[in-house]
Amino acid sequence: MQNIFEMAKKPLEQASQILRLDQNVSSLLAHPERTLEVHIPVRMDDGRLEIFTGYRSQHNTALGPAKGGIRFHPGVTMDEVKTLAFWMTFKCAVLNLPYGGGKGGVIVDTRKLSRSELERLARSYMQKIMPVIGEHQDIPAPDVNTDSRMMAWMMDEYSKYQGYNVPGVITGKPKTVGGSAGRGSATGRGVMFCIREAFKKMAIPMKEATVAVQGFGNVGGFSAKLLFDAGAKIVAVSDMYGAIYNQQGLDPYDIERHVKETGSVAGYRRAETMTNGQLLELPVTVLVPAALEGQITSGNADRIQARIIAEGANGPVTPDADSVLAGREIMVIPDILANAGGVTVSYFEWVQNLYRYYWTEKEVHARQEDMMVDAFAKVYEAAERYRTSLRVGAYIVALERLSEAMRLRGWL
Ligand SMILES: NC(=O)C1=CN([C@@H]2O[C@H](COP(=O)(O)OP(=O)(O)OC[C@H]3O[C@@H](n4cnc5c(N)ncnc54)[C@H](O)[C@@H]3O)[C@@H](O)[C@H]2O)C=CC1
Ligand SMILES: O=C(O)CCC(=O)C(=O)O
Repeated sequence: MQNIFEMAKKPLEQASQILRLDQNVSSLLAHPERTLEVHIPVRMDDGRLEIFTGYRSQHNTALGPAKGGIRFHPGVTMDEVKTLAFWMTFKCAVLNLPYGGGKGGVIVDTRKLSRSELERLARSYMQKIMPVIGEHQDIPAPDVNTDSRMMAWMMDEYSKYQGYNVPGVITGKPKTVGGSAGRGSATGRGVMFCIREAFKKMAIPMKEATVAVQGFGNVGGFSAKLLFDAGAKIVAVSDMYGAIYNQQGLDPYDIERHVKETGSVAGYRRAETMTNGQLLELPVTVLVPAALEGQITSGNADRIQARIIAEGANGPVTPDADSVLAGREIMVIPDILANAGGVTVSYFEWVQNLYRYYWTEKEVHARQEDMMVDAFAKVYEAAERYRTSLRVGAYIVALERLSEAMRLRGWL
């Protein structure tokens, strides 16, 4: 199988060719500026010392400080973190945010750690990456298996070393310690806005739409709830333990209660059971893959029956699958647009932290909606103008900004 970072560069190459950009642009963007590997000693509850491995990658900072989440997962690799940082560069540029791309990760199965072991790991990871982090240098945020509580620990650890409170060093914090209203639901809300805009283009009424969501964490859970609130019928959801399906429709709020009690969507009584693979192939209006990379590949792309795929996750559709889906006229709303709501509200959080002046939830939602509707329109227009996919359209929008910034700064 092709290396994930090599695969991720494909739309960059396609967009560069369409724009006839100087080869130096894609050469510069083909490598991260910096990738740090750290080894993190953590004292476990039984007295043992365990050494965890982690990374922080800063892909490109032409438009501003690096920005991107931190993932805690057993499958984390340096290549994965570099790829996730690469996607952040383009995502921030599509939304016209004053940021570059960054991402972090730690190889760990968080289910095997106690609460205090997890806290010690989060704090020690922050200590190790501290030399390259800062509110004007690189600003982390949550990603898979990291949450607002862990952002608070890491902000506290960083602030302790500076000797004063630095809320703007990390986003996705709880509100009491400088988090923004609306950050928790922001990524799912952005997924919903993009689907709504796509429906307008395709004349699909929200009330007639059926939706399947893979992954019921932060992104999948809020995507399902907000699409349900907007009137769509959620027919299937899943998590790492399995998928549930009901043709008559599911109530994601009731499923959330079940997940809080049992730890999984599996076993929910008002639904049939299916596999994650079957969920991806359901005949629905919209499929929202909101778990991990590489879910829709050349192995199953010809069996996908959704009219639209909205990439809640980063990289759920491989480039090979993209070609198959394009041939079958299935619209793919690319990750760097569809899931950009999270970093957009992270940007709002950072601005509020720097000013120490906080906005209402209503203001956050309205500003997020404006920025995402505008980004969707620009990407759609670029895709139409160059007769290409929304993914390549999004890379075109991003590359126009990135190449201009790199040229003006004298990097090219
Ligand atoms: N949290 C955020 O604000 C953002 C997250 N993303 C991306 O969205 C995706 C999900 O992230 P979060 O929701 O934050 O993570 P999370 O940790 O809150 O939830 C992940 C969900 O995916 C499920 N899952 C894991 N492996 C699975 C598998 N093999 N099959 C089916 N389900 C599986 C988990 O059980 C869980 O329900 C990731 O690709 C992440 O990079 C993108 C933008 C922002
Ligand atoms: O909120 C952020 O800063 C970054 C979120 C993130 O990691 C992502 O968009 O993939």
